[in-house]
Amino acid sequence: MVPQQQPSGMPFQRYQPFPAVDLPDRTWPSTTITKAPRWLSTDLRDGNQALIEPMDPERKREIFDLLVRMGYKEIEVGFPSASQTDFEFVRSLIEGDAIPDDVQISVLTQAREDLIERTVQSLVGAKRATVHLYNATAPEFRRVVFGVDRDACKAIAVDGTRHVLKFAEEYLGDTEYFGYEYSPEIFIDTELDFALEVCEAVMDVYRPGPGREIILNLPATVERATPNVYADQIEWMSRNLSRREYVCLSVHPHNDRGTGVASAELAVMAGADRVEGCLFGHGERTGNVCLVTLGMNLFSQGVDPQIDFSDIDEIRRIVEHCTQLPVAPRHPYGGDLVYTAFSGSHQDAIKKGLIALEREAEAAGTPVERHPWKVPYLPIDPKEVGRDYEAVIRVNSQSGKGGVSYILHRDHALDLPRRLQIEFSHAVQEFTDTEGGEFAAERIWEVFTATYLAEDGPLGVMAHRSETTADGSYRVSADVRTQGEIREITGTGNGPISAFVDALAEVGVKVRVVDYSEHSMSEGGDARAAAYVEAEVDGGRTVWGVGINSNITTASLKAVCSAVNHAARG
Ligand SMILES: CC(=O)SCCNC(=O)CCNC(=O)[C@H](O)C(C)(C)COP(=O)(O)OP(=O)(O)OC[C@H]1O[C@@H](n2cnc3c(N)ncnc32)[C@H](O)[C@@H]1OP(=O)(O)O
Ligand SMILES: CC(C)C(=O)C(=O)O
Repeated sequence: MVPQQQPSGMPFQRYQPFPAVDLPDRTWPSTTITKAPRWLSTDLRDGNQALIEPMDPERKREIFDLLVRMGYKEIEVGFPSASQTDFEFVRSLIEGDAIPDDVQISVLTQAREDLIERTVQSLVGAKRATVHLYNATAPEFRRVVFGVDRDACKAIAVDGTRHVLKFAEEYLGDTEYFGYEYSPEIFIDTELDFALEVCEAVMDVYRPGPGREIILNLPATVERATPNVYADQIEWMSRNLSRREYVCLSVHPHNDRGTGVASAELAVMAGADRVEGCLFGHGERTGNVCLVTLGMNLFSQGVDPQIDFSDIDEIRRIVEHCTQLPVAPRHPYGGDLVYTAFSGSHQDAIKKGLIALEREAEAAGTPVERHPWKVPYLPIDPKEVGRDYEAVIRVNSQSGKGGVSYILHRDHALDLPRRLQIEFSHAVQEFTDTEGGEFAAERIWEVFTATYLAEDGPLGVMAHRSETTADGSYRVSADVRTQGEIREITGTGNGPISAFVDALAEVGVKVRVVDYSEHSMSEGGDARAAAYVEAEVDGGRTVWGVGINSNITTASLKAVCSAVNHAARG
């Protein structure tokens, strides 16, 4: 019988399920995202207001410049009425001519006249700027925080909009493009009909029309529902808003349930035109939605995110430096470990996938970095974000032959035969089991060298000469080092290996070759070759030997000696 789960004893009864939206003819589930939404980075505002240590002006500037370099065109740069530091930062961007002509900065304010005036004043001289006004509209906030009814709540938004327009006219005559954004904060908890009523009232004041867009931003201020509920809410708003063609419908998901990314994606499917978030999901509590994940998710579906993530480690370095918060090692696309496979079967599949990709690209005549990406376990080519395969396959006690042989192939151009891969991975496993932790590529090579390539075993080949005899067979004479002395031995066979094996009988070494393979390790005049010999030595169990040399015959004879030495070591 299946074991029965038991009641947790936790007071789950204190919480209520989030109500579903009555939208039986919803269309978002069958839509596909085919282009990037407009992005707004709120790293310098929502991200910053959630930091243990808010950014100083230098760090803010570093983030601003990073966002511009990456391609963000809408950047919320602060809450100027909150502090002199925030105000001065906005001034420094404008006065320091730091804002490219095609970047729209925006600033957030509460719907309070004095704060709005101060906010608008911070923008004097900006070529393009957006004022973003918010007030909470959800029932709990109306009741507890503001102590207002619906009409009074709507009036806060309407009056705030009027004040924005008044102060914009007063202070921003030189601004070439003035934008306005309104957020019914806690939209997710606001009754849909009321959210619509407030947005319509705000639009009645702002009067959007041709060349006069309004951004209506519908935040999941605290994520409380499954992403499909948010998508229904967005589709409902998108369908019911008047003047929709002049509305930029924006979403602002947070990640309290860990589904911020899904919420944003479903909201875009449901009609959102714009997404607000932060790099690596910084922001209040569990963070704003992560712009890196959203952008790279699009990329991985063949959609241009219109943001450059090609140096993800540099982006991460700057964000970590400025926020003083680490990016988790498994954070999508940017974490340290996300392009790394430790487990054996994953490594095996990745290795085969990479080899197949190279083969298919060659056959198609396309450079491998342009060939359609299809590699098991890796949703994108790590190289697209500046990562290398070096990090992809790493070895620990969970690893198998695939990972180990991949590293030998990658670092040393060795293509081990399958049974040698198995033999060697057991050798590595002994070390990983006893040493624990990760087994670095250098350690793998050390163990490989000690097992197969060390020249200090009981048998070594110093020189050899070979000739073909009159009957077509092969004769090899070799100077071998055995039991501390150099002996010349001679043998015949149908090739250099069998002749050498025959010769070894002279010094009492009995070898039966079971398998043999070889390959060149590089191209050109100084090319080296690797030879692999599987052999039974003195009637014992079969073991592998490896030889590497610029001369393929030398490599083969060394491989035989390697097998003998390997067997002697046991
Ligand atoms: C979800 C979000 O991220 S929203 C952005 C949140 N970010 C911030 O608040 C950071 C910046 N804010 C601040 O530094 C401060 O709030 C300041 C400086 C702007 C204002 O400070 P204070 O004047 O001391 O007000 P305080 O912060 O306590 O705000 C609460 C008051 O504003 C009112 N208020 C809060 N939000 C809003 C709003 N959006 N519109 C109008 N009034 C509001 C509250 O009802 C309360 O009024 P009361 O004092 O009459 O009860
Ligand atoms: C001001 C709004 C957009 C906000 O930050 C939120 O609701 O999370």
